[in-house]
Amino acid sequence: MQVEWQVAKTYEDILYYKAGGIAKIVINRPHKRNAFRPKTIVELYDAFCDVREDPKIGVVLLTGAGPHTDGKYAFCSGGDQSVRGKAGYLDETGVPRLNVLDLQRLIRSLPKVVIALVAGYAIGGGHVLHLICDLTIAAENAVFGQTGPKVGSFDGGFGASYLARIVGQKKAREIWFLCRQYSAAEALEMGLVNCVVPLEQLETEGVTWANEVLQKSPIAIRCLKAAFNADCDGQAGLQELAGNATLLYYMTEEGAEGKQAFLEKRPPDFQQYPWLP
Ligand SMILES: CC(C)(COP(=O)(O)OP(=O)(O)OC[C@H]1O[C@@H](n2cnc3c(N)ncnc32)[C@H](O)[C@@H]1OP(=O)(O)O)[C@@H](O)C(=O)NCCC(=O)NCCSC(=O)c1cc(O)c2ccccc2c1O
Repeated sequence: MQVEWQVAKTYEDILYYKAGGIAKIVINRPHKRNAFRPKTIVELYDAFCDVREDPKIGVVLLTGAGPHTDGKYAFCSGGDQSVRGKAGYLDETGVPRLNVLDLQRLIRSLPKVVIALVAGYAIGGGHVLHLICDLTIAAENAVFGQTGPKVGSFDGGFGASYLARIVGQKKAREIWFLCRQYSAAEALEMGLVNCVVPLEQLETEGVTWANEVLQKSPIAIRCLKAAFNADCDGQAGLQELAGNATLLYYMTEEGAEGKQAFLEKRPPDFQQYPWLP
């Protein structure tokens, strides 16, 4: 399926396109296996905010640019170790940041479907990024793994606990404690990805899945995403789910009556609305 991607905004470290109801965000640092620096995350955050605000967009494809000149592919290899300082990854002004955590929360709470398209390495913080996405489609050459304990880091948030929800406690501990790399087939076997396709079909498959989602009810999808999140996200998850309930309530005549009565300086008349079983 050929898609006519239109550039949505120009950045330094990422590419951002839209076509129909789909957005495509590409981490574009192939010389670093698409490792992210603070600037990359600021740009990703900005693009995801744009997606959130665009009512025409229902699905985001998140992927990595490639191949690099050596022929290798990467989704993302995590934090750029060359700018890692004493308290995080240094931005252009020298301030240390772990701002990928902000991006993780934004992707998770985005009321739209995010699909990771993984070709090559999804390693370290890059592995956590695909994990956070709602769905993952892997190319046959995809390689998954955590490196934290090998490179002096760890993601004890979603990177550990949500991973365990997906692959189980034993497997999650193996992934973090041994820092091995896993093939696309192994990732499929452990439920870490939704499907595996030949590399040349990766984007087409992503677009097919996106178009299938786009045929569905936006409110049903956003409430389901919030409900899946609420299972793991504590008070923040409840806030997200309850926010959707409020949104739906505002859309009813019953909800609007309260506001209207206030504006008209009269008592509200809720008598016409039933106490349903
Ligand atoms: C990804 C690899 C397994 C690929 O191996 P390969 O042999 O194919 O390639 P090279 O190793 O030769 O890499 C080519 C080229 O890219 C550079 N590069 C690759 N990854 C990175 C990186 N992460 N940072 C900087 N540069 C990178 C590499 O140096 C080469 O450059 P040359 O100039 O020499 O050509 C392998 O590359 C690999 O294992 N990479 C490191 C993966 C890694 O350890 N990532 C960091 C984990 S920690 C993390 O991501 C992290 C980030 C956060 O923001 C957090 C926030 C909060 C909590 C935790 C966090 C966290 O853990």
